Amino acid sequence: MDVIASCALGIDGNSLENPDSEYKKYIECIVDFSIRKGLACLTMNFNLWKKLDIPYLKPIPFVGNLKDTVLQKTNIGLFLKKVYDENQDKPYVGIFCFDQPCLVVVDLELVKNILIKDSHIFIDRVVRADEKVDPIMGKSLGLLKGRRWRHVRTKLEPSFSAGKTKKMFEQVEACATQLTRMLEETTADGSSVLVKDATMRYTMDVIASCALGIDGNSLENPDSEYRKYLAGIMDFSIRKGLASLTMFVCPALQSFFKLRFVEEDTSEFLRRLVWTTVEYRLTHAVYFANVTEVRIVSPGRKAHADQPAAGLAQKHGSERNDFLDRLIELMNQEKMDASNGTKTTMDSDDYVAQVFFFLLAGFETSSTTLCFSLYELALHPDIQQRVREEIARVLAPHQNKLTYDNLQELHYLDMVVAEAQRKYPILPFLDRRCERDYEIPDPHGSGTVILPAGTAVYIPIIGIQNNPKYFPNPEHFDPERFSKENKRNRSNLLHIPFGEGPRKCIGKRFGSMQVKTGLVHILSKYEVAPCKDTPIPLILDPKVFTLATKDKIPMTFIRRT
Ligand code: HEM
Repeated sequence: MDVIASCALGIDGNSLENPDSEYKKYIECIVDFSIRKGLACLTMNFNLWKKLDIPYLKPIPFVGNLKDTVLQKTNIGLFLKKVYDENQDKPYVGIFCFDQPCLVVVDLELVKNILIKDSHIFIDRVVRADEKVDPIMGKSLGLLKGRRWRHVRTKLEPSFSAGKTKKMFEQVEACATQLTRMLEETTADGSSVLVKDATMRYTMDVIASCALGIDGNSLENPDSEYRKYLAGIMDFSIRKGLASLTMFVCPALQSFFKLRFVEEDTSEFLRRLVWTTVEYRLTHAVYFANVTEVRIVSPGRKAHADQPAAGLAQKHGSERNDFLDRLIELMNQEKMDASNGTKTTMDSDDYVAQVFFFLLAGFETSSTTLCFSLYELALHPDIQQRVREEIARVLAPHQNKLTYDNLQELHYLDMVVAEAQRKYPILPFLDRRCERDYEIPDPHGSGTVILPAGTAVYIPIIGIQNNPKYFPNPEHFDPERFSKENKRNRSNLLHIPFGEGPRKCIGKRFGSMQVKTGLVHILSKYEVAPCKDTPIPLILDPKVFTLATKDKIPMTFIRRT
């Protein structure tokens, strides 16, 4: 105490000589964490909604309103749906995620303002990972903030254009062919298929091929190293469940408890995977007509010498056109900017982080969408048959060959996938943080209130898409809801499984392509049906922040002749 008094304040604290000094009394009082003081600290923000006269759920210390979510009795998406369902008479409702005040939006006009009209004020997500604790997650596009996000998004956007997506179709189709080959082997002795497992292996291989140009080999070899690490990312232990919950609702706790979403061995594996592939491409240099040199420094590895590539590129003259090509272009451009004196922001982990996020966002979302679609088709054989007839009709003039262009003509299939995504939005809520004070309509309709800068807002997609006011009998699976006419007669914001506004899913086109390609291949060869072990209804996993089932969903696949 005396050292601090002397060095911080230049005073003689005098506590050694006089145990009753005034200084000692006050310092002891500050550090005396009585239960009362601890509670006051944890509940400090609990009066915000009351002060603003905004309706709110009564919180309890430490967890706020997240008791059931922290105890992993429900997941955050289903909790937000409950709040949304129970507050239909209000435009929004305040909740507390731990001690943080957050707003759950109910009114559709406000949803539109947040996601589109005033998106410049709500450009950041709440979700955040401490870059020191979890660099690969923290630096990924999905979690980047402000200017850093805009910089990376602008550079990566062209990789997801219709033209670039079309160029990747062949790779996706090759994986779909491999998927049906794997199904053939599994079902040869009459065994049922674990659908969640099969669709995951398919989308993992697609994304390995299209993000990194490698053969993930998880369809043929379920024990491949690639599959082990990637499956591990979405394998939710209790600790991982807590890491993802705090990442979404209270990032400060994640830093404090050093909770990581991507474990260190997985981070190392990803670094090795990315840099070995980049190195291979540069030393073989078949791909980059416009890349002249790249210097890569991966943590834990020695720096590679700058490698001239242009000459060889001319020699071979081909491009692979996958996401890694775009990242290498970005690296090169950053390097040129740096040599021109422009400040650059990306380090080696920034590139690994983007690949990681494509893998994460690309395989889990698409495999689960494919899995839920197959599940509903199995329960609705009439709808399944109609999809199959459409596939046969559209493919017939093309020697039964699926192409990127005729995939776009499968309108009924599109309606089926849209309905599966309505009922089961894989990311059940959107999160945004307001950058500055923001005026919203008063909850009682009499004026406006100011939402303080930094407040988190949640848009419960799953609540909106399962609201009987917008989709009567929401539990019922009915693709007709997505007929042209029905779509014309309602707001686009009632169906947002890929999000909306400038921060919407960058991989929407690619994700839809891989889901539909998988479905066409499966349904052309198999009739899918529930078996005795198929869970009806599905039980959702409370530990996972996405919408995922606890079971692997066994189903029967009957080979069509
Ligand atoms: C059926 C498949 C998919 C679904 C349902 C889906 C859904 C979503 C949703 C809901 C968001 C948040 C949007 C928002 O906040 O408004 C998102 C963001 C994102 N998705 Fe997807 N996604 C899918 C496939 C993919 C694929 C295949 C990729 C990449 C290869 C991808 C990459 C991303 C990225 C990078 C973001 C963050 C964008 C940003 O913050 O700028 N997604 N996705």
